Amino acid sequence: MLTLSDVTAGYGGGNVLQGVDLHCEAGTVTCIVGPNGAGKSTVLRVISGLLRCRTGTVEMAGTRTDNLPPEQVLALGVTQVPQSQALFPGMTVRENVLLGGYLIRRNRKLLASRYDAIRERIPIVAERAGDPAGNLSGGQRRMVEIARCLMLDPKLLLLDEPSLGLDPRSLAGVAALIQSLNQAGTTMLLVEQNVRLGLGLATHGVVMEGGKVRLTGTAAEVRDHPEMASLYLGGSAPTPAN
Ligand SMILES: Nc1ncnc2c1ncn2[C@@H]1O[C@H](COP(=O)(O)OP(=O)(O)OP(=O)(O)O)[C@@H](O)[C@H]1O
Repeated sequence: MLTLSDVTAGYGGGNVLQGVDLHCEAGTVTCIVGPNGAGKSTVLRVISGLLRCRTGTVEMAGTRTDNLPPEQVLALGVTQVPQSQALFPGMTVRENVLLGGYLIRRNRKLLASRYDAIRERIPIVAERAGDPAGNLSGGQRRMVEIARCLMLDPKLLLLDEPSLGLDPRSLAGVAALIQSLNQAGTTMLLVEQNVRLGLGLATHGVVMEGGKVRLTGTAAEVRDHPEMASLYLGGSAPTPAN
């Protein structure tokens, strides 16, 4: 579904990504882990078209996307849940979710049926529809951010650090939502600092370091790889999620 081939990209003089190859099959959840500054978020920016790659290619379901502006990448079905707080706090939950359907705003029937399906799937959207998003807890906000991205029925959902700033209970809710979306067929690529959580949720893992991919495999292969301890975790291998 998604293939990055030999991608280099950066922000100023130097390259942050230095020849990244990455592949995600339809129906999988791929988690990118790696130390701070490894280039994980930069990979997501390149895929969503927010940052142009300098060399290499990005292909989504057979279409080259590396030369497309972000709105065209979005129209091809790639949506991103950003790392930082992305909701408009003064707008209601319903309004925030509906904003995600901006590209289909003229098709009112489709907009309504997508919104109804999301309300069924993510109860907080129904329960707090009329409340300002600013009144929600961190975990509830993350759910609504994901809900908003679902309005375009994405082929590929990108999530940048879905666990960031969440307490354990909220984390469990967001993790369950990610798993249920995958069971329903959504392909996902996520970046996670929380290695245990990320690889626990994922079917496949990618370890990045210094702008390069160091390891790839199934999530279990990556988690149990002997290099993981020395490469990333300061000497102790991650244990399976509880
Ligand atoms: N907008 C930007 N302008 C300039 N440099 C940037 C920008 N965003 C990121 N960088 C730099 O690019 C490098 C990789 O950043 P990136 O955010 O991709 O890393 P990361 O692996 O996601 O780590 P983190 O978890 O810390 O975000 C870092 O050295 C960072 O300082």
